[in-house]
Amino acid sequence: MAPILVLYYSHHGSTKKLADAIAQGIVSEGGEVWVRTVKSLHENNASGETAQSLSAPEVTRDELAQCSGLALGSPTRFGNMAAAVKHFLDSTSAQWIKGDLINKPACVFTSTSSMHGGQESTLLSMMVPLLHHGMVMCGIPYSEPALHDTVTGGTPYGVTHVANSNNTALSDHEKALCLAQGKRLAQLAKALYSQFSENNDGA
Ligand SMILES: Cc1cc2nc3c(=O)[nH]c(=O)nc-3n(C[C@H](O)[C@H](O)[C@H](O)COP(=O)(O)O)c2cc1C
Repeated sequence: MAPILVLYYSHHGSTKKLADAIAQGIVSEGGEVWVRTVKSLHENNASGETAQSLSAPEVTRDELAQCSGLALGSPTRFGNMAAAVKHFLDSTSAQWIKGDLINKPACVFTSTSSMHGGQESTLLSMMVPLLHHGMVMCGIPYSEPALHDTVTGGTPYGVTHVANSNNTALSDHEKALCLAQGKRLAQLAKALYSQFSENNDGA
């Protein structure tokens, strides 16, 4: 079974924190992981700011096609995903035509600066293209105690972080939900691979 792809864009590093914690959850479940980024659209930004996402390698088409599951992350931008993530998704027609992602599990995650700044709308909008790809969306069930207890990020639609204006660290509840999301994605990837993969030999 191929690794699970944790794919994100992060300008200031908060979405990257979620990506790294989800990857930890996948690995703790025995899954292999590719942590990758999409191309930044701000390479020539006159401000000279560095996109934090560039600390991970840029994803290749082959990795997207071959992955056994996908965690897709973006900062919230006006209640929606960042243009770099949408730009990447808009370039995946070849994988859609071939059906490379059909019956593979996916989850979505986001970071905002404010508590009610559009986390759910961002997550829901990120799910739509993945449903077109035939992916099986997976959120977080309320059997996770942190989903009840969090006073910062964390939604049943996917993990989130409230970074405030100073890129705060993940709260303990946000971290716990990232680990739970990663584990669940890895469990579903194994189950769906065993059920649907053409190459599955039953092992
Ligand atoms: C153009 C732009 C739009 C934004 N829109 C929102 C928003 O709608 N709601 C919100 O809470 N934060 C918004 N933010 C703040 C970012 O979502 C927040 O700083 C996030 O944690 C950045 O993630 P990153 O560190 O991974 O880049 C926006 C930031 C930018 C630059």
